[in-house]
Amino acid sequence: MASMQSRPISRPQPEIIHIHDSDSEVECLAGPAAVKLDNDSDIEILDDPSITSQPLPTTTSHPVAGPSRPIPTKSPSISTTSAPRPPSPVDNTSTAPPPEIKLSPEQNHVLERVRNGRSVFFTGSAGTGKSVLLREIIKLKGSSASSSLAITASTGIAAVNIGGTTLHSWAGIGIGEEDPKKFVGKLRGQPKMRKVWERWLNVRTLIIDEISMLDGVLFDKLEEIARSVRNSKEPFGGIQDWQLVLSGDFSQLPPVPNRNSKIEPTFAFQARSWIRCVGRAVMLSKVFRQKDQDFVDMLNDLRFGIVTDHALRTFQGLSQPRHYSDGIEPTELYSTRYEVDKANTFRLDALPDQARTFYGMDLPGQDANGRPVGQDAMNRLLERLIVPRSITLKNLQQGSLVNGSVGQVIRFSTAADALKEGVQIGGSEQNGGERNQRPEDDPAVKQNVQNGREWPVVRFINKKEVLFIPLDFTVDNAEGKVEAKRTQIPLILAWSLSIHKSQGQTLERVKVNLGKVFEKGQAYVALSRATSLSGLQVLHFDASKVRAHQTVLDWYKNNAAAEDEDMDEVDDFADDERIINEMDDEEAMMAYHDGF
Ligand SMILES: Nc1ncnc2c1ncn2[C@@H]1O[C@H](COP(=O)(O)OP(=O)(O)OP(=O)(O)O)[C@@H](O)[C@H]1O
Repeated sequence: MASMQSRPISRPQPEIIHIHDSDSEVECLAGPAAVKLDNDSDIEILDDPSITSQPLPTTTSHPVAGPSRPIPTKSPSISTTSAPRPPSPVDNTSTAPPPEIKLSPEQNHVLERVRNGRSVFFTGSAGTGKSVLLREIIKLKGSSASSSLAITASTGIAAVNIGGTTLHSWAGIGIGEEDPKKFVGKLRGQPKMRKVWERWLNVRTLIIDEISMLDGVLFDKLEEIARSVRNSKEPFGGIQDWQLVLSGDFSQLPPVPNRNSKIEPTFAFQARSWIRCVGRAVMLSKVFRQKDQDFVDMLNDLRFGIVTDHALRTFQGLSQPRHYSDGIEPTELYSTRYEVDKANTFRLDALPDQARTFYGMDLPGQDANGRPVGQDAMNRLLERLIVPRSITLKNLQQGSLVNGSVGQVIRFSTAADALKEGVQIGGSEQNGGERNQRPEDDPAVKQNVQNGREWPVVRFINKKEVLFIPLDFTVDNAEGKVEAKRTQIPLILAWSLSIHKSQGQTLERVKVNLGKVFEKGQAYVALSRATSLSGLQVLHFDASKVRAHQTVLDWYKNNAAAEDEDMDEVDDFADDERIINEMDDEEAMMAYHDGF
């Protein structure tokens, strides 16, 4: 087995987004074995709030400001290619042509509301097209983030899905523990915080996805910051001047508890300012992911913690392995990182080839007071991993965005050879911080051309090949300086995934193992990834695994009445839309301007 350790790389920091998750390794696999990538993109972010970091052995010192000691993360293995391999766990949703998307009346209703400059929070069960709608909204607002459009999500993985950044990163709040008054004082007083100040001041549309994973206390803090910066007593500093676009399903995964705090996280709807800022929720009710109404009904029951006898019999009856004639295996979902690792390692070890090992590296920086960051604090910070944003922007086009795409490591190559062969270098476009920069001018690529090391080349479903070199992932402190940094190849094994990581995905073949479910909403998230019962295998299903938060149940019950009112509005809108569709373009334009 060959083993390599990547040297810490000194280069400008990439644009970043934060992830509230922990993971410490970079893994990918050769041959048909899978590297799981998000959205058909070049990168897999490492996540999972369920995970505890591996203890990291400390090694040699490193030439970085402060007390930095580089810490190699657990070594990932990458197998070389040559011998025949087991079948790939390709997510076959990726191989299917993208479905044609025509927004439903209720989706259109939300889009219109945003077009009219109003704020909106839309929710709905898994598969009701919240992400699809959000991507349409982003298109409506100009397709990419700008000073007036903030595209954010509560977690990094969700942010990647919509081509955005984390709310934490956009808001400049670090891990969000600072007192809002103190934070605003810094924004006002410190020239280096000018950019963050201007961001808050100039934004016209703030999008926040996966709102269910945002803590209510943090929501209130952000609201207070907005009021102070915008110098207004109005909710969020004057919601009539700008708009909030919030999306998520509170029945899915809740906010991640802070391991170092005894305080239980709250839901965003429990924030003091929620009602004033967000108003009435719009409920999306049409489920697109599953076509089988019986399956949809059972999932809707599970969403609220209800397991009927029929559902119990159905899901327990799905425990037998499924056999697929094309050899494409289902994605396996587990509750804990331990199970995911074990399953992936088992598959990795079964490969006949020699393994190559690449080490990631963690480096502590300084906190906002200029103090060196200790290892515990650094581990906590790195729980929120970061991915370069530009990598996923190109996947924003509706229809071409496919969750859960799978790639394969097909060979190893040096950066110099990749450049010669015209193979794209993953993430290189953002490392130098300049758009349209030639790959060979990228500092990280330059360094890799010089050092002559070999890195994995991944082939994607669309046949595109990409060489992956280590990238820097940083967590910045409130002053914009590096507080902790991780350098790694942005790939992981993906025969199996954690349920947390699967949130937001659509999987046609999936094997769900509920043996160690520990979180409310977790079983629902896992089972609702499947598009059909025929593509679903379920292990260890029983009623005790299906739990929902009472506060969430109460919230949805109280908001059900609002849903009925919304449906009236949606029906009106559907009528308008039908009339419009029956008109010719000119008539439609006239009707539009006449307000019907
Ligand atoms: N208007 C539509 N027409 C056709 N298909 C749609 C439409 N809206 C969504 N879909 C499809 O339904 C599936 C689920 O959509 P999406 O991922 O946006 O749902 P979601 O509400 O965000 O789900 P989750 O809460 O589980 O993340 C996807 O395959 C998507 O392409």
